[in-house]
This record gives sequence, C-alpha cells and structure tokens, in this order.
Amino acid sequence: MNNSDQLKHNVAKEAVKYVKDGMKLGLGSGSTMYFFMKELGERVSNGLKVIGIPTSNKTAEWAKEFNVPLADFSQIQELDLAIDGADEVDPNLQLIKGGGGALLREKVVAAAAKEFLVIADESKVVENLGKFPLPIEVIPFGWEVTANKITALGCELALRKVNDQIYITDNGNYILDCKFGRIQDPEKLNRELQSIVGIVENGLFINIASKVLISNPEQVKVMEKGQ
Ligand SMILES: O=C(CO)[C@H](O)[C@H](O)COP(=O)(O)O
Repeated sequence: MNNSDQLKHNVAKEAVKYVKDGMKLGLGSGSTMYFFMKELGERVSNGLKVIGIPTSNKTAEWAKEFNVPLADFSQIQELDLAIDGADEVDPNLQLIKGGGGALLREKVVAAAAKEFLVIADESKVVENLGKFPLPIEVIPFGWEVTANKITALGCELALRKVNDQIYITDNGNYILDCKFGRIQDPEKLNRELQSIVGIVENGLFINIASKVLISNPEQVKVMEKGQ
C-alpha cells in the first residue's frame, strides 16, 4: 500500500469505530470511502448489524463486495450517521466535495443524517476553500446558458470529460469544474449558486459536517467546529 492509501486506510479504521450496532448509515463515495467500506464489511462479518444507503453506484458495488447490507431509501426517514470523504476541508468544517462526481446524492444523504462524519488525509485541509475546482452538477439541457451564469460569478470553468467523453453523473447530469480561486465567503457563494436555474447542486457543503477526522503519518486527529 502506498503512503496516501495508508493514510486513507488509517482514517477509515478510526471512522468505523463511530458505527454502532443497529445504525442506519449514509455511505459516501471516493477512494477514502473504499477503505471505510472494507473496514465496515469486516465488522459486519463479525456480527455488526447495520444498513446503508450508498451515494453512488460505485459505493453500492463495494457494499456488495464487502457484504454491507443496503436499504431502500424510500423506507427511511432519517439516518443515524453518514460518513464521506472530501476534496477540501476548511477550519470551519466547510467542505468542497464532488471530485468523484457524486456530490448530489452525497448532499442528499448527508442532509438526511443526524451526524455527518468526514474522513480525509491532511492534504485536504486548507485555510480557504477554492484551490480545488468546485464541482457543480447541472442538467444537460441548456448547460451552456447555466455555465455562462456561473462564469459571471467570477470563475473559469470546464465541462468535466473522461477520456474525451462528457462525464455523466449517476443522475444523468453534467459536472462543471469551476475555478473560483480562494473563496472568501463560501456561504455567500453557495447562496448565489443555489439561485441559478439549471444547477442541480453544487459541491460546497456548508454547515453540514459535524466532525472531521484527519489522518497524518503519526495519528488521526479530530476536527470539530470552533476549535
Ligand atoms: O466528494 C467525493 C466524491 O464525489 C469524494 O468524497 C471526494 O472526491 C474525496 O475522494 P477521495 O477520498 O477519493 O479523495
């Protein structure tokens, strides 16, 4: 395992300790979550009873691989705990997410949870959000018009492509990766983006994270609001 994977694995091992018997879980997406799913599967094989709602088709595949039971979201009103990775975390626990393209379901699931636990390695911690281009999910219909309105807020953007093909989210939408540079006021930008028609959701997770676990080569630290 390389050093980066080791840090992801370490933080996942710590996060799985927050899972208690009988919990309804939100299961985030991304490579850090892969290690969490592996660890969770280990606990399930030792008798832990949980059910999970996956935030992406990939996470659903991992749940199958590691025998983590999944539930029907329509039968669940509230989740006990959602766990997910992040692309950037600031000192106020505001996040940029969506590097893996799953931000919409991730936000829906996080918002349905009593607690939202974020797991990341120290490379994700920043003083100000914005070095990582902000992913914004837009509907394909008229996406160029939507893109122009986003650009007017002061960013350069690119339609996400993979192998020269437009990237399509699990919800059938497009992703615009938006370079705002240092975001001075993430709450304000979030509000502005929410008012643009054509945007389905943006990757700013404002006042959603309850706690963030950060791994460095020595330890896993807990970040909480107001620290
Ligand atoms: O938001 C996400 C996917 O939409 C991921 O949580 C984020 O991209 C972090 O991924 P990784 O753990 O691979 O660094």
